[in-house]
Amino acid sequence: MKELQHLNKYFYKYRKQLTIGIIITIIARIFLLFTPRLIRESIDAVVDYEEGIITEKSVLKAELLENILLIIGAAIIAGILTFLMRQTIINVSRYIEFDLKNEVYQQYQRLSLNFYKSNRTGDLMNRISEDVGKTRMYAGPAIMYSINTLTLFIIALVYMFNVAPTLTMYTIIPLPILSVIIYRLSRAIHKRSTIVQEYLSKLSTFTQESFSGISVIKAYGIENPTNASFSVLSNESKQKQIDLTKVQALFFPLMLLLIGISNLTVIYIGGKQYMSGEIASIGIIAEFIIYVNLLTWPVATVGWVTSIVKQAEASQKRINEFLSEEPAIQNLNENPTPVKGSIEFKNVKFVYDDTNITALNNVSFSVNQGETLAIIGKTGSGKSTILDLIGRLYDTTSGELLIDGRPIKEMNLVDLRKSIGYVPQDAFLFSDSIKNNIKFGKQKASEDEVITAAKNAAVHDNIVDFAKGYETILGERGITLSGGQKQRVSIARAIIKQPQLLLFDDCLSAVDTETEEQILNNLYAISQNTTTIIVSHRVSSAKNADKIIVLDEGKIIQQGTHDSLINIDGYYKELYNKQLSEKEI
Ligand SMILES: Nc1ncnc2c1ncn2[C@@H]1O[C@H](COP(=O)(O)OP(=O)(O)OP(=O)(O)O)[C@@H](O)[C@H]1O
Repeated sequence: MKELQHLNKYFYKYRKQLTIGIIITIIARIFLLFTPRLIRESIDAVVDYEEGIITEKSVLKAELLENILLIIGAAIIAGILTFLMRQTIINVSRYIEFDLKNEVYQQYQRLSLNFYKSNRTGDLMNRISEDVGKTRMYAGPAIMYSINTLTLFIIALVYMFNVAPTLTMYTIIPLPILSVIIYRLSRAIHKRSTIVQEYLSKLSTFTQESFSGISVIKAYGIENPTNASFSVLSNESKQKQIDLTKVQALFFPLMLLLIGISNLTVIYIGGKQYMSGEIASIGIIAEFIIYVNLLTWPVATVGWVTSIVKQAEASQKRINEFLSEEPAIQNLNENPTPVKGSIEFKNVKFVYDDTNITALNNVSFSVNQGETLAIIGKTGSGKSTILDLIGRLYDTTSGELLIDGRPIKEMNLVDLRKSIGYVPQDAFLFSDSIKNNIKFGKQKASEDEVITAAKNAAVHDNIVDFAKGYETILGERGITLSGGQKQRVSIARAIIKQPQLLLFDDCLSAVDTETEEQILNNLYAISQNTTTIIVSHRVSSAKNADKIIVLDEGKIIQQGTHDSLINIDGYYKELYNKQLSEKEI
């Protein structure tokens, strides 16, 4: 139960609704328990009439009518109160579920990239959906059924002991056995349904992957083998479902068996006691049969509730693990530190924790505010890592990274990120309109600003060619942009922000050199005061930069301007000559 204590703050938050819910539950049970007594009184009245104790038929009729009306009244009130009980307690569990989901989601947003790399997306999704769902079962149904059972049991036992103590003892003996059996059954059901869930997620991962890779499947003509793999998986899944249904099917017959045994006990023992005069009337037997039926379900829920609480605890433990995680990158300065735009790397070394790869080694360079730096190098040479360090997605392993002459860790993290317009290597666009995708960089941007940004990114003409223009929806529900179009929308998103630092991670690779030139010229015009870093494999992207650095295996092997570098033997000159000759071809 220790893990579930995390939810206490929410119980406290909703204490008013919970208290009302508990009071309603207790009153509802009191009304429900009027019925057995009224039935006993009605049967006894009939017996009294038969035996001549009541002589007038009209008296019997009046008493029966009164009891019937009372039973109907009690049932209606108990029904209304039960409805209100669910409306309060179950609603509270939904509020708690909502709060907990938000708490987990906000924590996910706080956590750094490292966290996402060391945890699988499926796991993140599961904790926010399935685990929170299981925890809700504790916050709502488990609490509601526990209060229900407890009140029903206490009130019924008081009534029953008052009427026939020995018969009560015999009646309640099978109930704990029932509870244990249901607990075991619930555990078995849980085990099997976990396996079923695993198979369902395997199936959905498989189908999702085959839909995403449908063009590869078709191009290679491997529809049949894919179908066969799907069949195998879905067959296994079906078998697991059947296994689950088998134990689930045991639930109700078992309940009926135990209710039957309890009923027989009441009739047998009650009958004997009536004959020996231990109980006053035959109506008591009827009353007890109703008690047994009323008590069986709540007692069965004790087993069920125990298993719910156990599952909720396991789920909450998994949720707490993530909630207690501290972001690797912390904002160490709450005071504003507006960024002007100069960057300096001093002997920077960076090693990726998970792979132990030294991505940067002894890297030193500087860029002044408003300058453009181009980074050239083979794949895996550490270019993207430099951009990640500037955005403080990671902290350097050693050496110093200064922004405006100040260690990056001393900059306010929010101000730093606000000052950056980043275009990643793989342009990521949301399933939303093109306009909103561009406005993502500046939520309050006007229509004109969006258009200007798109023009500067040389994508405006493509956008207006779509029937719905800027309102065109992208992604699964909409159209698919070409690689180059995606990159340019992504560039528009970065420049609309008018950031102090523009970081382009090889984001012109899918556009032709002419468009590249156009974008770079536009950039030059609009970003006079913006420090720009362009990572690229192409000399054409780098040639106009104020400074160029060439990386190889995490080290700077060349540094200078285009004009100086093409005159020195080395990687840059080779690349230049190679790309020049490709152009001529
Ligand atoms: N998230 C990561 N976790 C672990 N290792 C990484 C990670 N990202 C990159 N690396 C490793 O660090 C090295 C530098 O990678 P980086 O992405 O900075 O290179 P790059 O020059 O940008 O390459 P490319 O031109 O292919 O994008 C590579 O060896 C890569 O395998």
